[in-house]
Amino acid sequence: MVSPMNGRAELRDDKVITPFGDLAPRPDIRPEVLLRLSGKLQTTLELSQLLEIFLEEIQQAVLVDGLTFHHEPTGTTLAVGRNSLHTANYRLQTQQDYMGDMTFHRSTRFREHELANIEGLMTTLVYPLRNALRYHEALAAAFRDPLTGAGNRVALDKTLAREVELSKRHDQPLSVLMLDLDHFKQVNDEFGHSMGDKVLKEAVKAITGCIRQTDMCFRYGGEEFLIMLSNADQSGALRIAERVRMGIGQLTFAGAKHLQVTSSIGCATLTAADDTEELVTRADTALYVAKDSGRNRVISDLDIEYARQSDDKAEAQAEPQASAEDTPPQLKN
Ligand SMILES: Nc1nc2c(ncn2[C@@H]2O[C@H](COP(=O)(O)OP(=O)(O)OP(=O)(O)O)[C@@H](O)[C@H]2O)c(=O)[nH]1
Repeated sequence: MVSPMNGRAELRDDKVITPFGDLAPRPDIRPEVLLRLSGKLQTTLELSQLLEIFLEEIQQAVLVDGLTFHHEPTGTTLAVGRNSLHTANYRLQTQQDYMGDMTFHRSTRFREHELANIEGLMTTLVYPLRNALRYHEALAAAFRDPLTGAGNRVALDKTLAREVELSKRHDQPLSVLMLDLDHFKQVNDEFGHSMGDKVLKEAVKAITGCIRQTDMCFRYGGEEFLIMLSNADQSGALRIAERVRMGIGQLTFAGAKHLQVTSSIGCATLTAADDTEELVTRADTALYVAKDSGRNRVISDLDIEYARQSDDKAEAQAEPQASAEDTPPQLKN
């Protein structure tokens, strides 16, 4: 069903136009146009491509500057063409599925017969759009950890490699945080495995609440997460890490009043010499140091580097100096 949000018209997915009054304009589109459009829409499962094809085709029948598609359940918003002052909004729905909201834009007001044509053309979009949404969802699920909704290792490998490359090419900073929940085994042991699962889910919510939309959280292992911070240098990354650590520390759980969760975080920032593996290894080493030095803290790879340098310096200073006593006695002849 294609129904305008303003309630002026209704077009059902069985392609029968529900009369909205005898005087209401009917679509004035030749069947071969609908057939061609329908054929073209079946050539792709890519949402953005589908919308591009649709806009291109309807522009031949109605003057439209652009369209925006929004699908709440998957958080998808896509815009094609130009945004303009006047809009016509539609909700796309079959009897089983809600398929999103579509907004058409243009600089002048839409007239009734134009809306009728848009609605007529939209009937061809319903099923290709549903297929594209299902494809989009299946694709997204393949890259997501089913328990927490964080990205999985497959997604991490793909995304991080791309981000490292982009960061180097555009000379922009990139940091990663390796986060591990502290004493998580005890959470399972004392509060049960399903509470453990709940903690993992809430931890991911807390993490995503502390980072930008362009940043990403991946489940690295059981209770270990990698957070990728695009465009964040070392000081920015440390600030975010501290925020994440605090956010997790403030979590409360109904039915487990005394449960308090803390996390240890290792932070590393990409250097010119790094590849993906080196960056992750440095964050992992920093995490190990955070665990080793008491947990519930953030340690950066540079802290480790400074500590190493000052150890070297101290060692060098402690090396025995050659003194008169050290010089072997000279033999007199
Ligand atoms: N509930 C739940 N537990 C998990 C999941 N994945 C891993 N775990 C548990 O996480 C625990 C991790 O324990 P350890 O590796 O000993 O680490 P820890 O207890 O957090 O100790 P530290 O990391 O040293 O602070 C194990 O008991 C795993 O069974 C999961 O998906 N759900």
